[in-house]
Amino acid sequence: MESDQRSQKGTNVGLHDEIAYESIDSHASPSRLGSMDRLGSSRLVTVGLAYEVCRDRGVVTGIKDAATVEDGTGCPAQGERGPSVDRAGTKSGSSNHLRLPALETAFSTKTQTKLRVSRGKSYEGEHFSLSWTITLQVPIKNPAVGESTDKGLWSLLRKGRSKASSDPPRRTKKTILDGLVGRAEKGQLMAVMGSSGCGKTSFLNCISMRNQSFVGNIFVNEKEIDGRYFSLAGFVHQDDLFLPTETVREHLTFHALLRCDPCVRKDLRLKRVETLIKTVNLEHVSDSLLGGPGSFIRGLSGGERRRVSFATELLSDPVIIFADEFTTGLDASMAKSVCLALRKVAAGGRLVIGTIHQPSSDVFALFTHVMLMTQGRVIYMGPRTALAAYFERQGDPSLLCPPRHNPADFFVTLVALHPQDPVGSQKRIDNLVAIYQASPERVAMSDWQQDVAFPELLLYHRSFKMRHFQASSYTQFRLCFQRNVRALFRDPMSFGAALGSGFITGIILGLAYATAPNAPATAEHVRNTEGLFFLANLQVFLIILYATIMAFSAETKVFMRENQAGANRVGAYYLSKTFTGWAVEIAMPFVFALLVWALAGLQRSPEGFFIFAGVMILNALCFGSIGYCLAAMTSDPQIAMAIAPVLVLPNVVFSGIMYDLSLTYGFREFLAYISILRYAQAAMLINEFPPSSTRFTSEIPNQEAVLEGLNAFPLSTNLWALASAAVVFRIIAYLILLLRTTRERIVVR
Ligand SMILES: Nc1ncnc2c1ncn2[C@@H]1O[C@H](COP(=O)(O)OP(=O)(O)OP(=O)(O)O)[C@@H](O)[C@H]1O
Repeated sequence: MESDQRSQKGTNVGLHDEIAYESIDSHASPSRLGSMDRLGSSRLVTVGLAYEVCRDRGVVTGIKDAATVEDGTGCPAQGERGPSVDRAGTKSGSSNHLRLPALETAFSTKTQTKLRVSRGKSYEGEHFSLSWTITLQVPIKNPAVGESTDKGLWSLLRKGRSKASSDPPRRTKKTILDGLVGRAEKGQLMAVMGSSGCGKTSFLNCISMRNQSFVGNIFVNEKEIDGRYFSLAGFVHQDDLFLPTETVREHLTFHALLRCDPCVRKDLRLKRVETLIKTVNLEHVSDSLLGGPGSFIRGLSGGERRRVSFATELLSDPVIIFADEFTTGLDASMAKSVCLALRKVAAGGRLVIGTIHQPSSDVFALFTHVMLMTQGRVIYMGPRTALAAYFERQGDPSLLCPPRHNPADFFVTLVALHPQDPVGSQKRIDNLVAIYQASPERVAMSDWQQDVAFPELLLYHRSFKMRHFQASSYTQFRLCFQRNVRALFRDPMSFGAALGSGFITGIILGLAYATAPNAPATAEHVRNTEGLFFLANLQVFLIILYATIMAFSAETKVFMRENQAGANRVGAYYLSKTFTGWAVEIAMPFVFALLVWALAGLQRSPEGFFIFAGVMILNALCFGSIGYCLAAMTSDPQIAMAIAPVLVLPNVVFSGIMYDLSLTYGFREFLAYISILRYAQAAMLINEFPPSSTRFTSEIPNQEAVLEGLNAFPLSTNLWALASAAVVFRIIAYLILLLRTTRERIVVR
């Protein structure tokens, strides 16, 4: 009994705290763990390892396997990477976890061992709080200067004068969040409410450290946070971005294998996926494709997609969950079911903070706490049940929510600025803000500040690394590759459409230029062959360019989100994408080349065919790479498609068919050198009419006559040029993606 009480007694341990357990019973070997269950035990979730420390009369006696520790939801508890246990008593680095075999050794020694446990998370029975002070200002154009109607010379003269005079600066600062101070604890489901534009999303971005440009700080258990904060927190975005070709189970498994702590065994991660599917009520769609907007797959409903988003974040077992507009786009019953799931999650020992537009009264009743905002300031923060009483206390009848009225609607409307009465409503807002600032609720919110270790850090400029990649690059590559292969078979737009298009256009082009094989090289035949090659190259180039843009653009957004969440690195993802992309970039031009070669009566020799098909494939690889560049740059297929003609045109003009390349000089010569179609065209003609060909006639006596106006290089040079362009553009696309992930690491809205 006594030991049971000891086991339930929580200890207040912060993010950085280390507990030094000394005097470990040196005889407590893992073989005796069974009997230790009867002794008092307290749960510890350490950095990278979850295990129980068993105590007998306050003395640590042993450690139990991570695999047996459950966090109360039937799932194994998991921790973040970071400093861990060290036999010598010193803190070890993130890559140096002391794993169970090492612990066993430590416990089997006869000498006394000093054990330090650095804790990444607090759990059941333990105290956990999140506190913040946030002021956010963003630079904007000074309205006084921006609204100037000065035009032309006068404007220029004024600009020149303003440098030397005391004119207002052209840029000023707009306060988005004005000195927000607050505190939330585990077990709470907090709704951040307020009218549109009051700063809800900005607040969530700051408190989750996705926007690090605010002045102030975030504290966990009154200690300033560090980079490990990102492992404690999950962020559910307003829009649900998934690969449409994955099933719910496949998607969650993918994230479980990439984002969970590597110390947690694979079977436990898979078990966690199954538990979460049940927790968020997705059993009935667990094997359905996710689909989504813009995809031909209908997929899941909006509410189900929301719940998949929550489950994805819950996989890594975060202590805090931030959810932006988590009921937007859902009907009342869906919104309620999502909130019920969140309430369950919060009750399981987590803190959930979510922004929400006017919720229904049913949904509102599910929140434990409310933060009411307006114009970047707080009007009320505290328990939901005390909200009405708080306004009642002010003694103003206009602040009382009428009976049978949705309180969420009432209070959000109360604190909004009304365009029909801007002065009156602004006065009421200012008054309510002042009342809250002086209220005991506000004072209680800032009590914790006295305990803060480094108050001077309120102006601290932080720069945390957001991503923590848990899985190795190889695992990331393997899982991405498997996912891409599944997408190839399930998404006819990426593979089937390109292949089908190549098949049909190959037949059309082949029949249009059909002649007897190995026809004599008359002027007419050579002209037709030039036209055929030009159109064949153009056709392959357009099919592959557009197929790549369509397939890769949409996926880039999903990848960026996954990269931010720490699922996969740019290199692993991009390499897997390149490998699977080859299926289209090789199969399509090969089928196309085979049909054209067979129907159009080109040179009948195995070597002739393979070089012809090889050039087609290299051409496809080049334009596939260019497609990757455009998609990586924009992430929007429409913008990428709009930019594509800029690349198409010079290639077409300087292919050697539209313009005599022997006459180019200067800038035109440069464009001719970088025209990919030019090299493909020359390579095909050289292959079709080799110097030793017996097909030359008096009109076209030799290869030089065929290549006239092309300013052609030898065959091998053309092939090398094509291969090099494919590699260079592929590397450029990689660098663009790398740059974007680095720049978008910190989201500033
Ligand atoms: N980077 C920025 N530059 C300029 N203004 C900004 C920036 N970020 C936010 N704002 C402004 O700050 C205000 C609050 O924006 P925010 O998106 O946080 O509001 P919100 O309450 O989430 O609105 P909604 O409910 O409509 O999504 C808005 O007026 C917005 O235009």
